Amino acid sequence: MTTPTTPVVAKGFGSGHPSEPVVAHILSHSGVQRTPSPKLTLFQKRGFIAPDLCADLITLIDAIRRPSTVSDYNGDAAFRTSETCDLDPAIPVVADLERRIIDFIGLDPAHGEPIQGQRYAIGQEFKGHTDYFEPQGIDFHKYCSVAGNRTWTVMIYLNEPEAGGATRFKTIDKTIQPETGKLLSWNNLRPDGSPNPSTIHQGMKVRAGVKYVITKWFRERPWAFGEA
Ligand SMILES: O=C(O)CCC(=O)C(=O)O
Ligand SMILES: [Fe+2]
Repeated sequence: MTTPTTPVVAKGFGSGHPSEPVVAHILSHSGVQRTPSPKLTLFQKRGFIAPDLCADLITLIDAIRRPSTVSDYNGDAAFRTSETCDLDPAIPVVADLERRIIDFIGLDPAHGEPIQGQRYAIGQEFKGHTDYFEPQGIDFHKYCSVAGNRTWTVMIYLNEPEAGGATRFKTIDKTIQPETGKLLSWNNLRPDGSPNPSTIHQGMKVRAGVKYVITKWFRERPWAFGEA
């Protein structure tokens, strides 16, 4: 007997821009908290995924992690010291996660990059950055010529390091603590569709333990596999 799978159903909000229907859809879920700020559209949902799914994802990340990279290299080799990996959507737990994220955010799955896993050991961090690519940056064409820039970010903490590892949005003075299964999501664009510099954020240094997260980014246009 085969296990029935729930198909991924697009809610029809495309790339996530304009954002009003996306915001309304996200707020229709129970337990969603919106950070009050005129500068940035940021949501959190605690317990978005169960601890056993988090544990399965950690096992996958540990099996295939590699050093992280950055775009528009700024000469700071310590800018992003974590490890990263692409999670294969053919793996059932990844497919399950994918479906939950799409249900949550309502964007067209065709606009999504493959889900990535990130792992930070003690002392590792990701300094202040934006998830969108700088339109004036040297790497813009390389990363954005086909699918366009990033629109929305979804990030989920898979565990709680013993110390450190918070995510900080300095422009709104907001620091979010890792919590197993907690989702963060924000719009990287302003209402006019231009990149929003107030989305600058950092993954702070892990001081004790290890930190695991997954990230999923959506694009202005459909994602072509192998682009980045
Ligand atoms: O690990 C974090 O808290 C932030 C991760 C992040 O910003 C990213 O991967 O783009
Ligand atoms: Fe980021």
